[in-house]
Amino acid sequence: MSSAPRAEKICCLGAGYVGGPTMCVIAKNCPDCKVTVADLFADKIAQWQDPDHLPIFEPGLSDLVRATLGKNLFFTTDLESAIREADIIFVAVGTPTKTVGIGSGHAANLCFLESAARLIARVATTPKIIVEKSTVPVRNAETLMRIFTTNPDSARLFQVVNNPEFLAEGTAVNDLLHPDRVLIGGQTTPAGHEAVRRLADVYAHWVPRERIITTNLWSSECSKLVANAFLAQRISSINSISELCEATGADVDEVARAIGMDSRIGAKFLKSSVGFGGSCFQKDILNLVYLSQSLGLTEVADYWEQVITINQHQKARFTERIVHSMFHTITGKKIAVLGFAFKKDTGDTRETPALDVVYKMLDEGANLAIYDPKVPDELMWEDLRHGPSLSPPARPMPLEERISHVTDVYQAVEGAHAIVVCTEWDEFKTLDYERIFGSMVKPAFIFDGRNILDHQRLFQIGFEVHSLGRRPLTHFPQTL
Ligand SMILES: NC(=O)C1=CN([C@@H]2O[C@H](COP(=O)(O)OP(=O)(O)OC[C@H]3O[C@@H](n4cnc5c(N)ncnc54)[C@H](O)[C@@H]3O)[C@@H](O)[C@H]2O)C=CC1
Ligand SMILES: O=C(O)[C@H]1O[C@H](OP(=O)(O)OP(=O)(O)OC[C@H]2O[C@@H](n3ccc(=O)[nH]c3=O)[C@H](O)[C@@H]2O)[C@H](O)[C@@H](O)[C@@H]1O
Repeated sequence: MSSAPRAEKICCLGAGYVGGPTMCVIAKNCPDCKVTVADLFADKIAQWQDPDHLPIFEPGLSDLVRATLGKNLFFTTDLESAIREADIIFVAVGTPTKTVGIGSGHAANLCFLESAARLIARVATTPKIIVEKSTVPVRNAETLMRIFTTNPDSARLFQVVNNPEFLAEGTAVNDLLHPDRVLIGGQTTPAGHEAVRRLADVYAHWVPRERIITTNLWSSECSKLVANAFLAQRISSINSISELCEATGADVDEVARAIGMDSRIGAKFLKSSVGFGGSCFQKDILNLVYLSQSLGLTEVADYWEQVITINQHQKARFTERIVHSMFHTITGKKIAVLGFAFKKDTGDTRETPALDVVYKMLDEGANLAIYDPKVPDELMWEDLRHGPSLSPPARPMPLEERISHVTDVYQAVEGAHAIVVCTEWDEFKTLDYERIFGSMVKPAFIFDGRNILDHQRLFQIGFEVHSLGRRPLTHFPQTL
């Protein structure tokens, strides 16, 4: 007979997009476990204590916090106590791309991870399972183990396991509640197997056992990078085909539908777009490229680098098309940018393709009104000041003179020459486009960077309609 699962004391270092929602879901499903989330930033921790003003927007998240906060879910800045008390410590700190020094522009910055590990090594006095939740280079667990073994007295206290996170923003709660799989990698020793089993027991509170897969450490670390690389590769593949479709008269959505019905290819992640964004796809591929280069695997590195090259190209060519279609100049023209988040249902803007599009249009002299239902004002301006990460501005831009951030979509489009859709928010599909057309300068252009709108209808209203992977719908005679 199997024994009842242990009432584990769980702590998570890092109260961000991964640490916060993951711990909420564990707390909800494991009422016998005490879950404490610790972060360095007091403001962020204070926000997590208020379900109505959480630091991140995720559908369903505030209800989860409301149901568990103060019962078995706690947020704190007291990292040391949280570590001391825990049996299982998740480390979910950021691993962003390095911006300076060796490997700058490609390698992952592991300083947050190392400092979390050093703190654990310094304060822990009882046995701990350390869970690498952050996305890391392959063999990173070796570094953690070295940090933990610097003090031979405490070395035996620690078991490191890798448990990558596969949630996507905007659907984080659902992804955590119903994951395709949970992956746990551990050392192939009796103690390693025991650590993996204990973490699997936590997930087994709500995830079917057959979906919890276990493996060795390096395969687990590698699988996370590869999963993101394959997903991003599909988007770059379909985006490259969108250009071919525009040149030939084929329709990229029709092509995606036709190939996606082949069960070997599958229908998901074949939506052509202005380019993928988000904090991870670019970072993790760059990390994979760097790792491959470091190992002398030049062809492997070059292969994966192309995924980024196509993504950059897609963002650039989308904006070039805006300029060329609008009589080769957008200088002094008002353009309404609809959507600034990197995808719908999130307020996150990390690596958002909208920023590249905005910057290119600023370069061309346009005046921009930006509307997004969830991106906070200060975050948008901070992004605008920094510019796109892979092509930062060479000179300061007169941002405040040329950009307005508006909270009413109809105000954004009033007097505009063009609408540029950068994020696939559902609300953009149901706007009053007759009213919008009436308030715009003619000819009124729409550039749908997400292929979400009803293009035929917009054309009938009178718009010049440009989408991805299709010929434009234009009222101009073709043979002038
Ligand atoms: N955002 C996402 O959707 C996903 C992210 N990941 C990976 O998860 C990791 C975390 O990503 P996010 O949650 O998006 O990052 P984030 O930036 O939202 O959160 C990281 C948090 O860690 C905190 N932190 C930094 N050093 C710390 C320390 N020593 N002790 C305690 N807290 C510390 C920061 O203050 C921050 O609040 C990254 O490696 C990322 O690649 C994996 C899957 C999905
Ligand atoms: O490691 C991570 O951070 C996460 O990265 C992605 O999740 P996320 O970036 O939150 O969101 P996605 O839904 O993957 O979208 C990423 C970008 O690709 C774009 N996209 C997505 C799908 C598609 O068909 N076309 C497309 O352009 C989205 O608009 C968005 O800009 C992965 O989907 C998660 O499994 C992974 O855990």
